[in-house]
Amino acid sequence: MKILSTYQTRDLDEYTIKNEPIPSIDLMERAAQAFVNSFVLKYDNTFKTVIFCGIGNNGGDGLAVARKLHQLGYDVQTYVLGNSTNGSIDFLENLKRLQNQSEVIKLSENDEFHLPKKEKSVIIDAIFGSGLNRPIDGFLAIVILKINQTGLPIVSIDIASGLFSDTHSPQSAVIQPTYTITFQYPKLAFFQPENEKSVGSWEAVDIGLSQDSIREAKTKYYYTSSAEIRPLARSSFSHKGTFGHAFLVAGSYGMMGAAVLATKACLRSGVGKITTHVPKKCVDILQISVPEVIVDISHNDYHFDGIWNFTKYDAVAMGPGIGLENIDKFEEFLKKTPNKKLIIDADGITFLGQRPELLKLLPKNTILTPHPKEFKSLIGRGWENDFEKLEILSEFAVSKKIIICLKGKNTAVALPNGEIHFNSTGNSGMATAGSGDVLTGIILSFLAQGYPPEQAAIQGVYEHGLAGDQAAKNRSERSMIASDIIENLR
Ligand SMILES: NC(=O)C1=CN([C@@H]2O[C@H](COP(=O)(O)OP(=O)(O)OC[C@H]3O[C@@H](n4cnc5c(N)ncnc54)[C@H](OP(=O)(O)O)[C@@H]3O)[C@@H](O)[C@H]2O)[C@@H](O)CC1
Ligand SMILES: [K+]
Repeated sequence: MKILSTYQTRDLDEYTIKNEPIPSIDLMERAAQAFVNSFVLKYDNTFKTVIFCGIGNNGGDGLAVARKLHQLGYDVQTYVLGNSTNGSIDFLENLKRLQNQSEVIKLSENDEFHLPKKEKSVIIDAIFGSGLNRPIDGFLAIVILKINQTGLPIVSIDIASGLFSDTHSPQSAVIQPTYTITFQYPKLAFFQPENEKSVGSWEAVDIGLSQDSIREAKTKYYYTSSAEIRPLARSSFSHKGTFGHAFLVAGSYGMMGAAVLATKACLRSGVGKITTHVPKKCVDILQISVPEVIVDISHNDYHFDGIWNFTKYDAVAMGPGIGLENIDKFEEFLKKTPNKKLIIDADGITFLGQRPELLKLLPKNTILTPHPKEFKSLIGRGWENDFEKLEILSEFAVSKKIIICLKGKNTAVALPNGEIHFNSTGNSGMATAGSGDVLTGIILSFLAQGYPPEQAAIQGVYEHGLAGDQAAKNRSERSMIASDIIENLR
């Protein structure tokens, strides 16, 4: 699914109005109805509903929502903030329609207002939407602060008031919603950790913007939904050779869990065979834990000490739990991989951070799976905010011609063509030891089976999160562990 900018959404809006064709007031009606359809599933009409509206089209949406909820028997209290005579055309029309049915309270500077105290109340935020063009200050900032302090659930229409859709939001007044119901597509702001409190949970509702126009819109940002996930077909005439032979370098004395988890995850994701390279004293642990594995035994008793021949494998993963003892052997390893499908994780990434000149040895489309701290060490610098981080991430993937899965909530997969794909699955229970090793195993499996590297990365991240979500359902986010993710791979 594409993530489009405010300007692009405005164009889509205009295109839809002109070509469907549909009058803009009716498009607003459709948007308000889509919002209401979702809202009523969360808060029924036993909730007192207080709606704060600005005087632009986001406020217009709020007024239309107020009318619709009133008609559904909700106890609705509507505030309009600012001088309503300066409102947008569709705002004014919806003001008229609402005033025929229900009271509207106009608030301007220095007016007293009382926020609901009733426990069973919900606030709807329709002060600003995508038209925000500067930080909010003065009277409106005070209102926002007071709304946030009520402790009541808040549902934002389209986007939290005060939050910029496509750029970093400075520290100023921003609504902190429980839930955002956004129109058509998520905004780029929703995927930035710095905005966690200004987004809450979110959902995108279809308001029927032109599909032709959406197809043509160019963007580098995408959101991976189930519709984009297409597993390779498995022929009934297949044998284990059909699904590739993966090679994994993982584990060291005391860190064998990483090798076990990545190996198991690789097998559970459909690979034909896997050979895992481990130090001599670690063989029993691996072979007892995963009888299906073929073991390639290192000369060294305890840690990674170089690999001699891996030409026959379809894809190679390197790094989980290998330790940081032997960077020269890591360099030697990279020199032997010019045409390999390769994924590098964990200690392998730390090596690359220590010796950035080794990055040029990576084959095109190599997949790296850093978490933010590892990514910082890889690029040798930090960032001011999450939007800058995204720019750096995209530029790095383009300049090095590699794929980077920057792990976190909505893991961002950056491709060599500059695109960034945000993941839609996963939960906080996956922030647990070994979870990254499982991801490496899954992506390795997909690479060995012949998925193109971009798809292996995007789909690997997606399936990892999906299995994590199932694990959280079966247990809980708190108690799930990395092995549970593997058990829920399907
Ligand atoms: N696109 C679509 O497909 C559809 C969109 N729809 C809805 O329209 C919403 C966008 O509406 P919108 O463009 O009227 O902007 P909105 O956010 O209401 O702001 C209004 C005005 O406020 C001003 N202003 C800005 N910042 C300010 C500040 N800090 N402090 C004070 N004032 C400030 C600024 O005017 P200015 O002061 O610059 O003249 C701005 O123009 C969108 O989020 C969605 O809900 C749906 O109805 C249908 C389909
Ligand atoms: K809003």
